[in-house]
Amino acid sequence: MIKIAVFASGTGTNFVALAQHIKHHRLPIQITHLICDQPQATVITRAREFKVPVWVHQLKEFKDKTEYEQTILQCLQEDQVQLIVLAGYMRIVTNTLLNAYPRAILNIHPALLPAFPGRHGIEDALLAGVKITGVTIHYVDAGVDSGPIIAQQPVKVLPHDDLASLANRIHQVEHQLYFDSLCQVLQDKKLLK
Ligand SMILES: Nc1nc2c(c(=O)[nH]1)N[C@@H](CN(C=O)c1ccc(C(=O)N[C@@H](CCC(=O)O)C(=O)O)cc1)CN2
Ligand SMILES: NCC(=O)N[C@@H]1O[C@H](COP(=O)([O-])[O-])[C@@H](O)[C@H]1O
Repeated sequence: MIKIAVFASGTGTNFVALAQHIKHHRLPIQITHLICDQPQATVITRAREFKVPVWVHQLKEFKDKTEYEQTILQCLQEDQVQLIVLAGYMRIVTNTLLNAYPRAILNIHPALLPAFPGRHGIEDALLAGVKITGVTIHYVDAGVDSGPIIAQQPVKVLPHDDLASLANRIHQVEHQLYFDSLCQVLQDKKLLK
């Protein structure tokens, strides 16, 4: 069984899509924990619906981010987690986790990196007036949205688009691309046939 942990801070549609795909395809992948830094996030409810154990703690409960990530790391190591999947996790991952999981932390970003990095990729693309934006899956490194790109898929920006309509089309792409990219990474690592 391949063990992964999903980190999320918000709604959780990418968590749900990954959990549904794994279940539907009957893949030997276990989401051992949902790691969340926001006690009110709806992703927590989504995880409980899939019977995925939830670790939810705010950064301010810890002395600093190092202690916060050391506590998370202990949980992941007890679960023998092999891969970390960030799915709308709004914290910068530091060397505590990066060093423990070299080239084994994935992130999804709602823009075609290196364009529009940061927390507001969709809004920034809309405001910039680009005709094409998209989705990026990348390895996480010490920079922000600067890690090696694994996959990208373009999404057209339509003349009548507002934030909601563009975000909806981007999310639809995300929900398939992340699963396909996860499978590709696990195959490249010879963890999945
Ligand atoms: N080391 C990395 N960590 C994370 C990355 C990354 O590429 N490298 N990607 C992010 C996701 N993300 C955009 O894709 C992103 C999330 C959050 C922020 C940010 O600035 N957040 C807060 C709080 C920062 C903190 O306390 O850690 C802020 O506004 O200051 C920027 C980009 C996930 N992590
Ligand atoms: N900078 C990272 C970033 O903006 N990530 C984005 O957060 C959303 C999470 O949605 P979800 O909670 O419904 O999966 C997704 O659109 C993801 O691309």
